Amino acid sequence: MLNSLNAPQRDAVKYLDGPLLVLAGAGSGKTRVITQKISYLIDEAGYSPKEIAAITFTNKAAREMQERVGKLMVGKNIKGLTIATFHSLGLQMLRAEASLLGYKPQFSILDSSDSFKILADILATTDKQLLRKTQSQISHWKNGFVNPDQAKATAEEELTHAAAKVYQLYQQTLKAYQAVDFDDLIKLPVELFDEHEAALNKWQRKLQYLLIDEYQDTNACQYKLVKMLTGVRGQFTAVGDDDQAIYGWRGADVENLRQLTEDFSKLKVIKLEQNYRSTIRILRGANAVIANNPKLFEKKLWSDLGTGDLIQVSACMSEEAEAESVIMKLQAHKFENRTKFLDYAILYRGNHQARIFEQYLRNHKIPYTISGGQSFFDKAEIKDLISYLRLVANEDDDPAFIRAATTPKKGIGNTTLERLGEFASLHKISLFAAAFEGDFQNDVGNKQLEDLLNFCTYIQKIQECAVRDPAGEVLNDLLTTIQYEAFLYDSDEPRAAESKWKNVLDFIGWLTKKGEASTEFGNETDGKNLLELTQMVSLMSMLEGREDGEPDAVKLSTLHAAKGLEFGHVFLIGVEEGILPHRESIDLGVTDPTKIEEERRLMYVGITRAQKSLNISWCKKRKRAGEMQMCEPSRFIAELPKDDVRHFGNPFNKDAEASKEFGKSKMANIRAMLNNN
Ligand SMILES: Nc1ncnc2c1ncn2[C@@H]1O[C@H](COP(=O)(O)OP(=O)(O)OP(=O)(O)O)[C@@H](O)[C@H]1O
Ligand SMILES: [Mg+2]
Repeated sequence: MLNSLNAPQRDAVKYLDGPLLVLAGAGSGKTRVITQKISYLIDEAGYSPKEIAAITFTNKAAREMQERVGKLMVGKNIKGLTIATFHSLGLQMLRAEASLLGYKPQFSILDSSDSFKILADILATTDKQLLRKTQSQISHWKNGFVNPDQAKATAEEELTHAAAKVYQLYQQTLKAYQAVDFDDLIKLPVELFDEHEAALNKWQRKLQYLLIDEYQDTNACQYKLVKMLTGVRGQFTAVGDDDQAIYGWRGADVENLRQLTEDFSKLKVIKLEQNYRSTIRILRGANAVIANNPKLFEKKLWSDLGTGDLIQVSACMSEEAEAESVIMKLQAHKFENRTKFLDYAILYRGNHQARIFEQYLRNHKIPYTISGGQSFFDKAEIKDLISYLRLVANEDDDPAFIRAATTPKKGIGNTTLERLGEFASLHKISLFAAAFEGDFQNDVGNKQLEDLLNFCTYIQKIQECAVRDPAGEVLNDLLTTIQYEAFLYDSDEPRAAESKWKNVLDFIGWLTKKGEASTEFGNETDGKNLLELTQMVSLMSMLEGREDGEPDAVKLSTLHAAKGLEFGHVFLIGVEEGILPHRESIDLGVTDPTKIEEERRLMYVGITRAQKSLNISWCKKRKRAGEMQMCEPSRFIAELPKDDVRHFGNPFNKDAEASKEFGKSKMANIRAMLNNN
């Protein structure tokens, strides 16, 4: 098995004498070391699968690793093996130990839009910019393992101090809701282990060996968790590349790499130097760009996959021209090389850049998948509606209870919910059940109780209707009663509200159509179908975004989401000043050069995704805020080695138009070819 590894990779897999850091550039087989090591630990080193946890950066990476390990260990028992993100590992721990922190095991997890709403309530504002700023400040504190008191104590500016106060209220609200947010999934386990040694010992015994991929992007809180779990034994393997640290803006700190060497005096460092992914030219391009950043660690990277094609850099007249040219090149390349669509990726800095490419891909009937796009079921208005359905189906669903009880507002305030939450967790019952308990009822004001009971009895009423009446009728009645349309128009600009309302109607249309379809099959009443449908919808919303099997489609992805992946042929688009590097980092870069450095690492990540060919493009003109503006090529383009690059539509000489004409005739040829095929 170890034959498929080179010598240092093999050393890394076999090393079990203490903490290990594999520090190496892109495509050098770091992730491969992790998968092979999992199988080595089980097969050769006598670990039981349930004693091992491998931590990846995204759910997708976790799924991919599960697949790879599954293939390596066919026919063997790997039950209990944990391959997860930091967040899902944290969730697992929190579920098991919730009571120690005063939570019930079925606590709810709020997503970013839920916590946005809570903040809007606390701050009593609709100022989105302020809310976003506060949200990211709180997230920053949490990721840095700073609690509200510490935040208050260290805040120097008045604004930060105000945010710290909001942070405190926010935490109290979450606790009252028996809910945690995304950052809590890491922060709370650390707090738990800080306070409860027995729990820590239990998890240390349970997880005997830890493997961590993409270590450069861990934040302070995640690092603390690793340190706690591995304890003095320090049995772990971390792999990472400081040149690919691209989550500084989210609180990740590449200093954690250096910190490892200080915190673990016995840390062994293994470097990998051979790149198995890219051609020599692509690698030279990547190395040349990243050489402009100050070095944290000395690294070398070489490849013997041949010189390969020149890196192509195209200057395009406009976004439309860029999209057209990328798609023409892609089709021609695919035709000539007999490749598949899934061999191609179009990568970009920001999500908004995808839109025009989606249009052109659709026009040309080219299949594509897009990463990180928002799923229909993730939209706030759909989640609102689903929360009612979930509550109707199962009144003990507390997260649904909270969402439905507070959206739209029905006079049920935080204090009431807080009391309800406390009472429910004390008596280990659901929020819904707690509302009907005499002891709780005696404890709240008459008006508050009335509003709460109105809501609960209304839910009971729909529960009855749902068994009796047609699904469509029940839903329409629900929307009217809660005045959802008016709520949308009250809380948003008319255009946004209109499109949200349309989504709601689409959703109901879709649901009731399904409902009718299923009555044809069974003899159930329509009402019963609503409950069935609700379960189906909840399941769908959980499954959405799962990519089962790899369809033959061009991949559209942000650079951030493309981390760790590889593609035969990569188109890096919109490589302009103001996009990559991002405008904000250019502005801040005047005083803080690390901002530009992070953008450069992003460029490095982009280049190193490519195996065989790399096309970089930029636009000379681009519409911004409705106005046409002139653009400059990214400074990173100039950093590419001259000998490895071929420029098209050269911005520095005037025959760009001629090359465009040339492009047109070539396109016509290709179209003819494709049509004949
Ligand atoms: N010893 C090896 N022999 C052949 N192929 C290898 C070897 N090691 C790694 N590879 C292949 O090289 C490619 C890159 O490997 P991998 O994704 O593990 O690199 P990485 O260091 O994790 O990259 P990144 O920094 O982008 O995450 C993969 O296709 C992998 O299968
Ligand atoms: Mg990797």
